Amino acid sequence: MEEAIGKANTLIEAMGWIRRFRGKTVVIKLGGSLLDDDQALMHILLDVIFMESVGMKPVIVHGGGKAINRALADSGIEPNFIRGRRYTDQPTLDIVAKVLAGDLNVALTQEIERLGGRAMNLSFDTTNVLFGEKLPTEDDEDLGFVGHVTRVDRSVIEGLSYTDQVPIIPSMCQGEDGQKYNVNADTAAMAVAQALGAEKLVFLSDVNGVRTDKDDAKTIIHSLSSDDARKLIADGVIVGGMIPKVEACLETLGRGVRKVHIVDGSLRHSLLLEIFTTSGVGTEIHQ
Ligand SMILES: Nc1ncnc2c1ncn2[C@@H]1O[C@H](COP(=O)(O)OP(=O)(O)O)[C@@H](O)[C@H]1O
Ligand SMILES: CC(=O)N[C@@H](CCC(=O)OP(=O)(O)O)C(=O)O
Repeated sequence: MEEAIGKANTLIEAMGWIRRFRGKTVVIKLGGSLLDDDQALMHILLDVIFMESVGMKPVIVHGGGKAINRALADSGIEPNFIRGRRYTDQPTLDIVAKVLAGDLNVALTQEIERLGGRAMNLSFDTTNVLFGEKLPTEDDEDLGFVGHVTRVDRSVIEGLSYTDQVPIIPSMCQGEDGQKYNVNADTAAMAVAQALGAEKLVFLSDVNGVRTDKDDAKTIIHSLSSDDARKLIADGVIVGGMIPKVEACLETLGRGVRKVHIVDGSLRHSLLLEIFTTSGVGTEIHQ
């Protein structure tokens, strides 16, 4: 009986948060090693289904860099990254499209349905919602078919909430001429969050947040101002894959998204804890 009362109390405690976020859009970026961890992924998707069930509007934008690397290796192609972005020639683009817009996009949609939720994959193969162009680069550095998002089809994404479906969007875009481009998944999530005026953008990563010592989880910074985040990049405290993530956070905050979080997706229910508790579990970046 005590246990049942405890559970009821938890539901009542959550009521305030659920009311506050009902009808609000939360964009969730999934990528990195999380997509390789079946257990972690299942719990993240259960959290997403819960969010949808209590009236929030979760939208998933996913990458899949590790799966792309494996598929390239199978074809004998060496991955080549230039300042965090993959050099993408035609054979690489074909593989990226198969892995992101095909395999992973379908697998995520099917897993949500298997877990009892509803989802819709929004890729070139079904309904493309991300439009863009070749990413302009400095120093005449050519990245091949790497693009950035210039337009998001909001109406298709928003329309899915009427049928209780979670939109699943791969990090690729299409030019107005039909050309496909490979897009860094952090920046794709940023573009979607901006276009939808999302209440929150959550980057689920394989670290617990931004740290003052990148190899020590205890040095996590729970709340970080935009100015301090810029300083940490300049001082070399934030490096590697964390740079595009934090830069995407900063750009998003400047354009109407209210809060951005970097959270460890492998921690059970980290997504719900970040949204439904006061202190949260990751790093919150604010203006
Ligand atoms: N200051 C920092 N705090 C936390 N992680 C950092 C920091 N600087 C660099 N990193 C690195 O950034 C990585 C996360 O970026 P990335 O691998 O691109 O994530 P994902 O693939 O999940 O998008 C971490 O695994 C960590 O090694
Ligand atoms: C242009 C570019 O670099 N695109 C990325 C897209 C996938 C991605 O970003 O996936 P993660 O979030 O798992 O790292 C790539 O080809 O790896």
